[in-house]
Amino acid sequence: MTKKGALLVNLGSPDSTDPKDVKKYLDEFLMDPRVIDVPYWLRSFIVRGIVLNTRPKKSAEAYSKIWWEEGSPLIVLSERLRDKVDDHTGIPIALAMRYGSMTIKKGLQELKEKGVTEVLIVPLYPQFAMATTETIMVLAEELRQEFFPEMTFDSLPAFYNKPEYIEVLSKSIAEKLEGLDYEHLLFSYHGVPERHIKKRDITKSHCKIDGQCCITHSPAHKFCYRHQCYEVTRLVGEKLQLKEGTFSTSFQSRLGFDPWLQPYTDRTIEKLGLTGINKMAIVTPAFVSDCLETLEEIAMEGEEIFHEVGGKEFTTIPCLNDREDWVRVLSGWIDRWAIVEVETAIA
Ligand SMILES: C=CC1=C(C)c2cc3[nH]c(cc4nc(cc5[nH]c(cc1n2)c(C)c5CCC(=O)O)C(CCC(=O)O)=C4C)c(C)c3C=C
Ligand SMILES: [Fe+2]
Ligand SMILES: [Fe+2]
Repeated sequence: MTKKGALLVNLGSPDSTDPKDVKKYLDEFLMDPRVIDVPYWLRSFIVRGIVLNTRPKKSAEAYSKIWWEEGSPLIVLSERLRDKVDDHTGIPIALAMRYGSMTIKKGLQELKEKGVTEVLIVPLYPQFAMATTETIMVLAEELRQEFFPEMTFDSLPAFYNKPEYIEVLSKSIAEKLEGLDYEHLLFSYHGVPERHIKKRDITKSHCKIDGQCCITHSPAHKFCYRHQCYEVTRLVGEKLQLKEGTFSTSFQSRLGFDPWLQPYTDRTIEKLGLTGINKMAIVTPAFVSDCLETLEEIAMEGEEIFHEVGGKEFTTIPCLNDREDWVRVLSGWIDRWAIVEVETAIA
C-alpha cells in the first residue's frame, strides 16, 4: 500500500543574523559544486580562502536589515505557504530548505513518519537552474538511496510558462501597479554565471547567450535558465498588454569576476534613471518568496541607486509569497499529481 505526500523545497537562510551563523550557511551554500562549479580545490580556495573572510560580516549586516521577529522572511513566508497548501490539498505537505537547518533529510523523515512512500518534490523556483532545482533533486536522490530506499520520487518541473502561474504573477503585478503611472517595469531575475547556461545546453551547440538563441525554438530550453526568464517576461508582457519599450529584463546578485547573465540589474536601474525615467517598478520572478535578494538588494539598494541618479518613485512588487491565488494554483498541481502521476523527472 503506497501513500503520497509532497515536499516543498526553497533555498534556505542562516539560523540568525549572527556572522557565525551566516558564515556556516554561506559555507554550505557556496561549497555546493552546482553553485560554484569549479574543481573542489579551487572552490575551497575561493570560498574558504577568500569569500568567507569578508562576506559573512557584510551579509549579516544585510540580513539584519530585513530580518523579522519570527526569523528569516524567506523561511517564514515559505512556512506560511506550506501551511496554506497543507490546508488546501488532500495529502501530507512538508517543507525543507536546500541549505541550513531545515534540511531535506528532515523533511523526508517528517513525511516518512506520516506513512508517505511516494513523494512529489516541489522546488519553489519557476525556472530551472543547476544552482537551484538541479541541486535539490540531486541531493534528494542521494538521501533517498542512503536513508529512504523504500520511497519513490517525482518532481514538479519548472513552471515558468504554465498559464496558471503567469496568470497569478500578472495579477500580482497589476494589483500593485493599479493607479500608479509608472513609466518602466523591470523584470529582475537572480543571475547565474554564463557558464552555467552553456553547461546545461543539452544540444551542446544552441546557447550562445546572444540576442537570438533564447528566442529560437530549441530542446535546449528545457534546461535554459536564461530562456525561461525571458519567457516569463514575454508572457507577462502579453498578458498585461504592456507596450514595447515600457518593460525589460535584467539579472541581479552577481558574485565574483566571471561574466554573469546580463544586463545587470544595478546598472539597468542606473541607466533608467539617467535616461529620464522618473517612476519605475520592479518585479523579481525568479523568487517565489521574498528574501534578502528582494527586500534588501532590490527594495533598499535598488531604490537608493535610482534616487541617486535622479529617479523619483521606485515601486517594488512583492513575490507571490502566500497569496491565496498562488496557494490555489500550487495546491492544484499537487492534487493533480496525487490523483494521476503526470511527470517523472528524476534522472
Ligand atoms: C555564487 C553564486 C550564486 C549562484 C549561482 C546563485 C544562484 C541563485 N540563487 C538564487 C536564490 C537566492 N540566492 C540568495 C542568496 C544568495 N545567493 C548567493 C550566491 C549565488 N546564488 C549568495 C552568496 C547569497 C547569500 C547572500 C549574500 O551574501 O549576498 C537568496 C536569499 C536567501 C535568503 O536567506 O533570503 C535566494 C532566494 C537563485 C534563484 C539562483 C539561480 C537561479
Ligand atoms: Fe543566490
Ligand atoms: Fe538560450
